[in-house]
Formats: sequence, structure tokens, C-alpha cells
Amino acid sequence: MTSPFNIYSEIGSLEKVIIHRPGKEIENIYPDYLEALLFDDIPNLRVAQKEHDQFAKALQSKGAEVLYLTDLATEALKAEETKKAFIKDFIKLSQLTHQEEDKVYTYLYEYLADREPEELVNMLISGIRKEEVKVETDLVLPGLIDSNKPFYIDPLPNMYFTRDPASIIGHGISYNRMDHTARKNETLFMKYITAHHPLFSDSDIPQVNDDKSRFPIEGGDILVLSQDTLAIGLSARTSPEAIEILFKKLRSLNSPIKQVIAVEIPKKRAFMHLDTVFTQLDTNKFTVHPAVMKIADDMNLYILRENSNRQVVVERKSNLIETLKSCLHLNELELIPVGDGQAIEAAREQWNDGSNTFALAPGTVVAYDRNYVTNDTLKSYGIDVIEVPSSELARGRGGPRCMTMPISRKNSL
Ligand SMILES: NC(=[NH2+])NCCC[C@H](N)C(=O)O
Repeated sequence: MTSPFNIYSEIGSLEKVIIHRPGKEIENIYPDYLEALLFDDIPNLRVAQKEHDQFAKALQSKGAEVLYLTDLATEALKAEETKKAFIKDFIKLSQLTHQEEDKVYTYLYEYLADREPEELVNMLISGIRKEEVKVETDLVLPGLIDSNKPFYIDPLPNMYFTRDPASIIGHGISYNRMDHTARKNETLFMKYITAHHPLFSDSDIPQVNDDKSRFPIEGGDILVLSQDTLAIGLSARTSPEAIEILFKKLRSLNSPIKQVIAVEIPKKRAFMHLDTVFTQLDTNKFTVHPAVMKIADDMNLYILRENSNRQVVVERKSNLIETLKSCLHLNELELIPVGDGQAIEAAREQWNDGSNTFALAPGTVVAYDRNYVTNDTLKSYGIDVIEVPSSELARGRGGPRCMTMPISRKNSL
């Protein structure tokens, strides 16, 4: 069967998208581990869920089908052997660092193995608190595990940023090797979903990257700009090695992707992924952070292509607008600055993901309502902005694009 995936642009009319409604994992974020869990504050779960439900409605408003990751995972783990294999892989990936790992492993495995898939999926995303596992006094487990940590299995609070752990490129999928331990287990869900959910399991899906790689790459850095061009952020989270390996793999699979523009961005938290400073709104319109805009004619851009001997050749460029125009065959291109280009507004609104818009169709995007300066600017450029509330969702430092994993878009623009 042909691939169920079809992503050849950032803006083609959205057909199907995978999201995750934040759950108990958010309430398992606790102050000592905020930084390790990549959050700046603890969102109010009930409000975050309401906001997320409105976000889902906004995605559906133009006809897209919204699929929930937990539903897909629950169905994917229906078969007993699959469920058991998943538990084993999950425990192995979790940070159980004690030397006598085997005992910990066995104990947790037994605790989890009898659960129904739905409960299991929710438990593993939420994290497993030490107190919820009844440990008999003669068991060795309590002494084996780092006693300062209140969890046997850490929560996955970043799960609602479905953009990052796996990415659809054309008909294929990249299982991303996440840069931080806190996010490594997220990719496993996507691997099991694609391998075992009936929507995907009978299909022939090209795998364009393996999360077992040593070199990190995250979905927030990967932008599919056209049928033959990707832009990938060379960022705090994505390595040059991973970009080249991905490109070579695409070429070896004869993908229509013929060029990758590696875009170097500052390696700091506010700019963690390319999509936090640069997203596409329409065929020839992008939002961009003014700090990037300022240096738009003096950037480090590397275009990877193949020569006639099928070797990778890299061309260096420095002008963002000219490079995009030539790679995308556009005569005109507008970069629209976040925060109307004003320093404080831009910094504030970019921090709250003002440039992390998500396109439902060319010229129609979902954006956080709090970033009103940016949104007004986008409207003045003729963009239809569907605004969603974001008081709590934004605390995870991700916006509408981060919260989506589009799996199918119409090709015609
Ligand atoms: N595509 C994105 N920009 N994702 C944002 C992810 C935010 C998340 N807290 C992290 O640090 O990983």
C-alpha cells in the first residue's frame, strides 16, 4: 500500500494532523526539575486542556482531521506481544541508571504488563511516581533507585509538542533523535504507532532517519518548503551531521527532495528551533524574528545538493531572501517581522511563540492570541489569522506549529 503520509509543503491545505491533549504529565512537572523537563513554569492543567481543545477546534475549522496521539498509541498496542515489546523498549530507554538495572526493569515491567493499552499509554506519558507503586518492605527496588527523584519513570510534559519527535517529509518519516533526555521516549510512541496502527502498518513508509543515531535532530527545525526543498535549522538541538545524514538518506531513497537549506540560528533557548524564529504563512510570506531579519543578508546558509556523481556538494550563501527566492523559484518574497519589528514587542512576542504560526492553508494560519502586535501585522499583510488562547500552553515554550504533527496536506497551493 502506498504511504499514508503526504507533506510537500508547510502551507498546503491541511488534511490530517496528530496532536496530544496535555494530561497528568503536566501536573508531574515539579519545581526542582523544571529546567531538565524543558519548562519555564508549571501550566495550570485544566486551563491548558481548555486552551488545547480550542486549538483542536481551530485546526478542524477548515476541514482537517485531527488525530490524537493517545488514541493512536492505544490502538497500536492492542496486540499483547506489541504491548509487551513497547513496555520493554520504554523501560530500557528510561533513565534507570542503577547498575543493578535488571531488578528495576523486572519490577516495573511486571507493574505495567497487566494494564490495558489505554491505561498503559496514559501512565507512561504521565510518569510513574514512586508512591503509586506499592513496594513491599522486603523488596529491593526502593534502595536501587536514585532516592531524590520522586519518579520511577519521568513524566513526558513536552508530549503536546508533537512536532518534534518525528517528522513527515514527503511520503516518508524521520524518527528524530531528540537532543534532551527528557524527550527521548516521545519518539518511541511514533515508532510503535507507525509500525502497528492499522492506518499505517500495512503501508510502505520510507524511513528517512533513525532515532538511534548519535546526532540530534528535532522536528521544530525541519521545514518542508516545497516538493524539492527543505530548510533545516542548524540550532541548539539539530547537528550538522544529522542534517547531512538525513539528506543522504533522502537521496538514497530517490526522494523528490533535491536540496536542503541548512539555516544557522543562534544557539540559545529563546531560539531553540528554526520554527521559533521563522515560519511560512503563504507561498511568498514568512514571519521572522527581527534579530534574524537584521542579519538576513549576512547569515550562514548552506545549501546541500547532489552532483552528477551523487556526491553531496555544499554551496554557502548569506542572503536569506535571495536564497529562498532562488530555491523556491519565487519572484517576490516578504519576510514579516514579529512584534512589528519593534525590539521589546518582538522579543516578548517571540518568547511567547509569536512567529510559531501553523498554516491550515496558504494565507490562513493559527496563532496565539496573546501576540496581538504580531497578529495585527500579519493581518495587515492579508493573512487570515485564527487566534487561540495561550495563557497556559505557552509556558512550555512552544506555539501552534510545535503542537502539530501534520501527516497529510494537499499538494496544490
Ligand atoms: N517545535 C518547537 N519549537 N518545539 C518547542 C518545544 C518546547 C519544549 N519545551 C522543548 O524545549 O523541547
